[in-house]
Amino acid sequence: MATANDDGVKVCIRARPLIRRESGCQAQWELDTQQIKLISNKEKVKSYMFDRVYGDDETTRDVYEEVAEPIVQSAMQGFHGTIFAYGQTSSGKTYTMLGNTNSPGIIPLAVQDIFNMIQKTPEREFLLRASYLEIYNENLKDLLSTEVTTLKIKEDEFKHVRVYGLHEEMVTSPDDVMKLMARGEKLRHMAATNMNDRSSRSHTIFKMIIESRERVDFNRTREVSDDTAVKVAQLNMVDLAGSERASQTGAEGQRL
Ligand SMILES: Nc1ncnc2c1ncn2[C@@H]1O[C@H](COP(=O)(O)OP(=O)(O)OP(=O)(O)O)[C@@H](O)[C@H]1O
Repeated sequence: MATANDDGVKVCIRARPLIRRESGCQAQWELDTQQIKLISNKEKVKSYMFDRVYGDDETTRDVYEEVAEPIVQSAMQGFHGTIFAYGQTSSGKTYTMLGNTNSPGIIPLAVQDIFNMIQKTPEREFLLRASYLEIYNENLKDLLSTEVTTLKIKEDEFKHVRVYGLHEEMVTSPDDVMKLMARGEKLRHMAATNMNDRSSRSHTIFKMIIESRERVDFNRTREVSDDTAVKVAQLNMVDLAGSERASQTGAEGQRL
């Protein structure tokens, strides 16, 4: 997983337990909190360093609290942030980002946290919007719209990459957001001829746009400060296609 924060980009590795079809396999690595040692013929041949290495006994919540929460907190302060999962098919990207009923992923944990933080910040009023985009076979699809149009992606005059025509919906509770995501997932699956295949060959970007300003009537005695300005940040939460399949998404050149 790679995340952007004040210090730049953080790269963390998450190891998952072996799954059923891997039973009988022996782990070919040793994990330390910041290091992976690849073992070959019982000799330690190569080691790689990362900002953090999560073992298979660590939970998504552990990953969230250490890696994602600071990014969510800074998005609440008006700084853009991106959290994305990268790895080959079946490495655990969707498990980590979306999760399941037993183990909520980083996206639902972030959403819950955003609303908790709003409750603890009565002096500011917030406006939240969400969008859900899929990139598959060279096409950008709006997962919150039933229209079949393909969206256009372009750089604007400030060199920001923009997806034109992407639907943004206002959300006012964690439940609202989860319903939106479920709607998007349904649309994604409806479009799939082979659901698993598509899910491992498409990228999805779930974006929360967090806008806030100081409440004018909250503390009239305070001097007007910079905090009265509107703060807007985008929080991108990305579940990439299996890394070995990137070529099959049809994305090339700039789009890739
Ligand atoms: N940390 C974990 N603990 C337990 N099970 C896990 C963990 N991570 C992944 N799994 C399981 O491993 C399998 C593959 O995970 P997942 O579907 O998230 O992979 P993926 O990287 O999203 O694959 P794809 O690129 O094909 O979409 C799933 O059955 C999932 O439940």
